[in-house]
Amino acid sequence: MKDTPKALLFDLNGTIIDDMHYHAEAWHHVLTKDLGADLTWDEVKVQMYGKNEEVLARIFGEDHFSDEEVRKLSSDKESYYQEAYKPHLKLIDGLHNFLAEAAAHPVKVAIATAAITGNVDYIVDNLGIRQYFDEFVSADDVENSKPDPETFLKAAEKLQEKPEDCVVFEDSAKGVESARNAGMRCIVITTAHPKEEFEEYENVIGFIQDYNDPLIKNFFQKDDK
Ligand SMILES: O=P(O)(O)OC[C@H]1O[C@@H](O)[C@H](O)[C@@H](O)[C@@H]1O
Repeated sequence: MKDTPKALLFDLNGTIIDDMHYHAEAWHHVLTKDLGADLTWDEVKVQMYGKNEEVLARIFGEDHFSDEEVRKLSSDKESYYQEAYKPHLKLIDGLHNFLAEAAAHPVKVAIATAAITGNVDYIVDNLGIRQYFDEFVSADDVENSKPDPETFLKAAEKLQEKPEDCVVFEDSAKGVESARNAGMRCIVITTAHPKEEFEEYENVIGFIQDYNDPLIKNFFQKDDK
C-alpha cells in the first residue's frame, strides 16, 4: 500500500466480526419489547451507534432514565446480544491472516470501538486474538463515542502515533465520520452497509468485502520491496 501506515485501528462490531444483525436484534428487543418504544426495525438500526447510554438518550431524551436504569438496560442488551451471537462467533474471512501478517511488520494495531469493555473481552478472548492488539479503546474509555473523534484519537495517543499515520477499518457511516473527524484515512468493510452509504466521506481510501480482498493482500507490499 502507498504510504503504509504506522498504526491500524480496527472498529470491532461489523469490522472484526459480522455481528451487527445481532446488535440490532438485541436493541430491538430492549427498545420495543422491554421499554415499549414504537420503533421499526429500520428505525432501531438508524439509532444504533455510539455508546449504549448515547443510544438511549437519543431515543428517550437526556434524563429519562437514572444511571442505574441505564446500566441495567445496557447490561440486558449485551446479554441478549452475547447469547444470540455466541453460536455464530467467528472472525471475518481473511482477518486472522492479516493480523498475523501485521504482527510480522512494524505496524501497531488497536481495537477502537463504541462497544463496552465486556463485549471487547468477550469477542477477543473467545476468538483467542488478544495477542494481535497493542491497545484497546472501548465505550468505557471515552466521554463521547462515535461520530465524535475521541475513540480514534485516544487509540492513536495510546499507540503514540499521529492521526495521519493511522488507517482505520470501519463498517458504518458514523464510524467513518468519526475517523474523518479524527483526521484519519479509512478502509470500509461492506458487511453491514453498501458502498453507496459512504459517498460523502472523502477519507475513505478503499472498500473491501472481507480481508481476502486484493487491497489487503497487497497491504504491506511497499514495505517488502
Ligand atoms: O464501534 P463498533 O465496534 O462498531 O460498535 C458499535 C456498536 O456497539 C454496541 O455495543 C452498541 O450497543 C451498538 O449500539 C453500537 O452500534
